[in-house]
Amino acid sequence: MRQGFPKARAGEVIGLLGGSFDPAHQGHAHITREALKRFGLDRIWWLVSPGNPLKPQGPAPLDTRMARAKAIMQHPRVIITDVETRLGTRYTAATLDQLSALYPGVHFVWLMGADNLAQFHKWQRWRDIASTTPLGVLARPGDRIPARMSPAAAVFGRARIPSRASQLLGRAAAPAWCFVNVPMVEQSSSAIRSRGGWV
Ligand SMILES: Nc1ncnc2c1ncn2[C@@H]1O[C@H](COP(=O)(O)OP(=O)(O)OP(=O)(O)O)[C@@H](O)[C@H]1O
Ligand SMILES: O=C(O)c1ccc[n+]([C@@H]2O[C@H](COP(=O)([O-])O)[C@@H](O)[C@H]2O)c1
Repeated sequence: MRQGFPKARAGEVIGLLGGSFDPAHQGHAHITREALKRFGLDRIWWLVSPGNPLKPQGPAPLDTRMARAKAIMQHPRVIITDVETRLGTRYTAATLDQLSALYPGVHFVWLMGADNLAQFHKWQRWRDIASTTPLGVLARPGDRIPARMSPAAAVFGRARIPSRASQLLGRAAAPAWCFVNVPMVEQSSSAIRSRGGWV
């Protein structure tokens, strides 16, 4: 494996939580622990993004965000990584294409908060992403209903796994997605930034 890339064995199920993490907070740590419990995952990688292609303003420097993410999330089954910067990708579809080629036999699951499912139809090649990668969606304050009513939820309605069967998601064949109504933590990076508690 190339230097700086996390290790993974064929057959492992790895959840990918992509994010700006600008900064990382307890909401991220909480959904990570819930996703490990609920979706039949072996590990989770936090993909600290070079920058969300839909956000006009760039985030804080990568090293600063990586250091904060590592301080917030310390768990034996979670890895914090800057692989998207190493791969030169910022669109999720391109990241997933490259990771699938680099890690043959590894099952990747894309994780997101409910706010991202509500916006998912604006992502580049979103139908390809949902057709090739199982999606695990976690409740977020204020976004449960918009997510379940979203264009992506409608287009892939038949591929939905009920939350009582969420453990099947990790090894499900795409398209497959599951929304879990976990206890919620009301934290966001934008609230932290607006309080001036970050770089
Ligand atoms: N409190 C939370 N509950 C559920 N999901 C969350 C929460 N905070 C972040 N997420 C999810 O984590 C992923 C990364 O989020 P991100 O780094 O953008 O943080 P954020 O708090 O949403 O940032 P911002 O407020 O700047 O939009 C996204 O899929 C997002 O939906
Ligand atoms: O690929 C896209 O078009 C796309 C559009 C918006 C967001 N994303 C990804 O979604 C993840 C969450 O982004 P953010 O900024 O809400 O933390 C992060 O990995 C982004 O790269 C991806």
